[in-house]
Amino acid sequence: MSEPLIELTGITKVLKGQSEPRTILDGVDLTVREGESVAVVGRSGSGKSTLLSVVGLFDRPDAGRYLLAGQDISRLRERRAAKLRSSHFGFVFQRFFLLKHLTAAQNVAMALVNGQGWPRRERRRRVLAALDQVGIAHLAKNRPAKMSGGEQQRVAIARALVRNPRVLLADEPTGALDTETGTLVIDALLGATENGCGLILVTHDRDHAARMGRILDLADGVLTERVPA
Ligand SMILES: Nc1ncnc2c1ncn2[C@@H]1O[C@H](COP(=O)(O)OP(=O)(O)OP(=O)(O)O)[C@@H](O)[C@H]1O
Repeated sequence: MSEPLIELTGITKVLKGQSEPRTILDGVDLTVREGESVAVVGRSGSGKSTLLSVVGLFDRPDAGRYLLAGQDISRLRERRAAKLRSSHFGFVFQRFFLLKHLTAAQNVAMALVNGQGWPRRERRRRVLAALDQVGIAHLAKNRPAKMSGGEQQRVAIARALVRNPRVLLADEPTGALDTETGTLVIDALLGATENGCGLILVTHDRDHAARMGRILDLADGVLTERVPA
């Protein structure tokens, strides 16, 4: 069996605002292996984005154990978390967050700016390979305004893939797209798993969830695996 990339055990997250503390994640267990795709579904406000934030090291759990590629990272300083975030994770959101004045290739190259130290030619090769992987290498020189929503989201996926992440975290990546375009975006995300990348997809779309290897339901802070029909 392939190696576990993410192993969460008993992850708990409590929101302490002005009112009563609220438990958003209540002892969540989750394992995602290399090349595995997992859908997380649940009603609005059930904590799906919070779970992705914890997995992607934007947020810390209040309790529980987190192993990343076998390494215990339950307690981390922010500097180390930031390093692991950029070396291990790719993020895709509902909004594409592309820079309007840059071409598709330049937007993807932005993800390589921070200290990778590769020669220009190598950066170019990687950017084009990432665009090719999501089927839009021919749009490398186009600016976002000239692209459809689905094409723009695929640029965002290429930007997430260009650093060869171990895990892709996608939060409602098809939320702003029609069904047909959304399908192409899911194709692109699933394509990444063929190279061993793990994928966690938060979605409200049943058809997209059904294409993942497993479906997990988040309700009242508890994550349960849906048994295939
Ligand atoms: N920083 C915060 N401060 C206060 N409440 C928050 C904060 N972040 C999240 N919440 C609350 O925690 C709960 C879980 O939010 P989260 O965004 O994780 O849910 P979700 O399942 O992703 O929802 P949606 O499907 O609508 O995106 C919600 O009730 C939300 O209002």
